[in-house]
Amino acid sequence: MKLSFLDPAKHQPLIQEQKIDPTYKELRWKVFLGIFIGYAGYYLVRKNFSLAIPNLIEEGYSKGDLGLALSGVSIAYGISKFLMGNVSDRSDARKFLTLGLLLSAFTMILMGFFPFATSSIAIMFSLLFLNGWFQGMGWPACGRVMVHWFSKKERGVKMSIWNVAHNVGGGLIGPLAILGLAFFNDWHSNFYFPGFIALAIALLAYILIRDTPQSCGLPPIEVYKNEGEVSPEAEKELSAKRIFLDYVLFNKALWFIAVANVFVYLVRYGVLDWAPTYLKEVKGFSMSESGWAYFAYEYAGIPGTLLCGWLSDKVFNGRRVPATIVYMFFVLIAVLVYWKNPPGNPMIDNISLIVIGFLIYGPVMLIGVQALDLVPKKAAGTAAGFTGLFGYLGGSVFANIAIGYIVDAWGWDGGFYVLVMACVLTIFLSLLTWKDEIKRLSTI
Ligand SMILES: O=P(O)(O)OC[C@H](O)CO
Repeated sequence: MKLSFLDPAKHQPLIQEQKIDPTYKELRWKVFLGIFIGYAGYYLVRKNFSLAIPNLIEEGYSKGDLGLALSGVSIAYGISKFLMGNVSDRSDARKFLTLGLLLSAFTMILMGFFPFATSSIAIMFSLLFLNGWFQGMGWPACGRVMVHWFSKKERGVKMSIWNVAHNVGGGLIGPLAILGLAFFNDWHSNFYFPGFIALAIALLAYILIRDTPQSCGLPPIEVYKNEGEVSPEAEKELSAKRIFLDYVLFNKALWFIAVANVFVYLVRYGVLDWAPTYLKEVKGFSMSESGWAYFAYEYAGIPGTLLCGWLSDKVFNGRRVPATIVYMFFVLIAVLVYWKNPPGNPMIDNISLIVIGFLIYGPVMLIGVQALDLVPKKAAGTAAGFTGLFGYLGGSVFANIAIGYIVDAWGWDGGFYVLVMACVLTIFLSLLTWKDEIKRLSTI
């Protein structure tokens, strides 16, 4: 699939030598801000359905049915992050990111304004599936901007800062729901209010983002950062088939991290999505206490991710695997504490949840970075999408559906055995890419 109006921006003749540095500096700030605000905007219209669930329950829907509708987002997002990631590799990131956000925002506005949109589970599933599909246009476009404007050696730190955009966007949904209700006195504002804000963000992202340095008359990032010459071949846009066959399908390390991503996402969503139920049923938390624990989990991810990116770039010299392993080891310890802590010690439950939130987003981010590192720039979106496909279709859907059945059958111990195994398997699969990473970095 290829849409010509989305074609990568054309390369321009080099600007004057003395203007290169100031222009690069200014544009790097702008494009970074553009993808940060843009991706936070994507999360505003990805996660907001959950907040409308209590009102939909009052309209007569069951939790199970609404959970099914909600899974439409994860299923479509996983497939789309991969397929649209491939389209994104052959598209202008500025237009691609904006278009996806506009379409996603319009879907949410439609869900808020037209009663038929919430009149049955099938319609909600279809619209949320569509929304998940448009959502898949966000990450790959950000990845394309990242690999073209920031060099490999600075990517750990830059990606970790960018990565907190999704915590910022995800965390803002709650306050926006409160504000929307105050402004409009209508629970449907959970759909259209973030939708309107996302429209404004899409415009801002379009103003700030530029596809590649070469489309602004600048040299490639590797030349600007003195990280080696770039052959004209490396700057050619690739066909979908070449990207997939030459760089993805037979890329062993990429397969290892994609499968590792199943287990990382299983922990990310397995802990997050089930925290309110587990804390209420086993530890006796009230709904508002669980809500605060949930909020803390999400926001603890921000410093944890930043530290992880810094560790990877500065302490491990650009290596991703050691940082992932260290973080997952401590996630494992925190999961054990969260599991084994007897009821009646809420402080320990809260601390262990905060520690898991602090730690889990580091590996989530680093697997994305590793995917970008493992392929040429022109295949970045497809590679990241490939890991996302496994993370969402494997980890997230399993966390939503299978953990529920496992807990029903074997109690919470069964669910925790799954989470512990997921931590161990992430460490094991990461270890399988240890040598490959050392070899690859020695060639830079
Ligand atoms: O789960 P995703 O696809 O929204 O990605 C979240 C983080 O940005 C991964 O690095």
